[in-house]
Amino acid sequence: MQATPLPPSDAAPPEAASASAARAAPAPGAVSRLLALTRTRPGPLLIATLAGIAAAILSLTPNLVAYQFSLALLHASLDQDRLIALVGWLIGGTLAGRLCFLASQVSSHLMAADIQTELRRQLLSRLVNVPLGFFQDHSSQKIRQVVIDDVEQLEDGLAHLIPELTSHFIAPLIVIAALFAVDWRLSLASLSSLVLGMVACMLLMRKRHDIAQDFYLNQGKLFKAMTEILRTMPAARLFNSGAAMQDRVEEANGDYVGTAHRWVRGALLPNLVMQVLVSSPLLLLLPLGLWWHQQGSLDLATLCFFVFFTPGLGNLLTKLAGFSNRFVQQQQAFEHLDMLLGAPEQSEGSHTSLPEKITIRCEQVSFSYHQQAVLDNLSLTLHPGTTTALVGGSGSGKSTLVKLLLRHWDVTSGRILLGERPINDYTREALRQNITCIFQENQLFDMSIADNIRLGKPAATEEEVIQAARSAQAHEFIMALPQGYQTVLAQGSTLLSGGEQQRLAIARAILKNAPILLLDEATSQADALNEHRIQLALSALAADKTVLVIAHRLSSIAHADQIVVLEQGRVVEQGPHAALLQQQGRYASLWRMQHAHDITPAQPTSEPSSPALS
Ligand SMILES: Nc1ncnc2c1ncn2[C@@H]1O[C@H](COP(=O)(O)OP(=O)(O)OP(=O)(O)O)[C@@H](O)[C@H]1O
Repeated sequence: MQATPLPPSDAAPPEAASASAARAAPAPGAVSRLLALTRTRPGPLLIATLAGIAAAILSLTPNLVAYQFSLALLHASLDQDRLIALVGWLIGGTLAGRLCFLASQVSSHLMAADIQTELRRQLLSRLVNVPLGFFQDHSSQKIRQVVIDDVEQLEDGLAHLIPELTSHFIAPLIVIAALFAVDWRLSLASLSSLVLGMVACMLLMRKRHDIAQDFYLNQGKLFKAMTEILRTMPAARLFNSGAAMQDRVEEANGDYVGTAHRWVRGALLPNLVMQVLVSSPLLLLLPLGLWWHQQGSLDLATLCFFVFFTPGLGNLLTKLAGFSNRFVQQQQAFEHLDMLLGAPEQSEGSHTSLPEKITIRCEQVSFSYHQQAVLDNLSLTLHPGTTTALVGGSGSGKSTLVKLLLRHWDVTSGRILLGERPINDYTREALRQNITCIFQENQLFDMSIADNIRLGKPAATEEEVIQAARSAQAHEFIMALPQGYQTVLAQGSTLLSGGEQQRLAIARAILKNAPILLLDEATSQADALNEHRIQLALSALAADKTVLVIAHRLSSIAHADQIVVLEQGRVVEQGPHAALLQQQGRYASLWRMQHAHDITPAQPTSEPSSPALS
């Protein structure tokens, strides 16, 4: 007989899944949501449930055969034919039960796989339409956990819990009805201990819901601490803080083991009650039955019927007790799915073509990350064929402006115009085709170097790829690799230095040749010699384009057509280098600070003239 459930022994659930365990709603939420998912596939669910009910009833075959056997003994009619018939019933009933169980499982698993596939499709289509900034708020690990682990978690609910819950609920009802049809007094006697046991067990298990949540919460913390120690291992060793990290894991481990022990201890009493009352329904039934038999109001055959069937009924009922904990996990999985499915989608315009030469106008643009204001009433015009440099302290909002131009987010107020139209009027594809952005961080994919560059222009010939790589000063180091342009850049590979990775991204941008060029610290990792050469390549690329450059090193942007100084999301100064120096304001003091140690008087670098790069 199945006892009350103990903590699962499997691996830790997703970090996010467990972290919010404390907020998990009671199981009925999960039941109705699982049922809602199955609504699109009523056929397989019906087959799974009916076959499950049949399997549950047929699981009582041994009880029935034992009853018939005892009757034959009682009436001294156990001849060879009867014995063979009983064995036949036993084998046939058991086989039929297993077949029904298999049919139920096959149907429910096929249904679950279909629903999971559909759900993943929905999640991916949602991910395609959320603003790109969503991926900054939610780590790829967290998103992966939802799309893979949480959807996988629902398999238990769809393929097992829903059909089994129904069959383990309906089958006992049918058996109870049969018992009452035979003798209501014995039925009450059998059921009273079962009902008493179930109620006592439920009362004792009330607090176990909290323990289960604590268990998953601590399991999540342990998982998080382990992930963190693995992620930060190199830095932790460098700063000799490995021991502190280990202490944190030890602490999380202690909490986890503590709750696991608490769970096991808490399960002891309900188990005991279950064993005594639910598993021993004969305690009341037998004395009462024998007494009624002696009184002459009950025949022995009926008593035998109850003696053999009541334990089977207890078996069916106690299986239900094991479901509550699994529904808690289902509820958690749904909460995480809601995080993705409830993410607002970004609207998309219908215009597919941008003008050849694009003026970008930011009109009174304000933007907040959640509640934190980052850009404040910013107005700015970027003309085609010119370079605008954004400078300012860390956190002043430079990268945020670039991200608004890429529609990672939409402005909170004001508007951004590309040509005469608001940026939101264009399709995402049109924006992708017309804007190239090079960030500071690695933007390479798990494919060959040639294919990485070719992302800029999928139809590019081999010569064009090589030419772009030459312009980006990448050809030499590519050729030095054993497989040259066919070298595959595995994810997380340390094959290329930061500067080399940036040069590949620049080669891709050169190949793409889009009319808008956004450079966010694009050459920050290049060495002096390569930076100079790349600047020359980008200068050629920038001709006739609308260019926005973010730079920390002012000497590299001093030749920009206009320099915009941002402070706390506001434009505080704007103009060409010389004019800004003359103003003796914020830019001039930044310039002086950066050139305080120069021997020669501060001068902008002599080349290139455009664009100015970081
Ligand atoms: N995804 C985000 N969610 C919440 N706040 C953010 C997010 N990205 C940036 N911020 C905050 O917005 C402000 C502006 O950030 P932004 O990256 O635009 O500054 P920046 O001028 O480019 O800085 P840096 O020169 O250091 O790169 C900062 O306070 C930053 O913490």
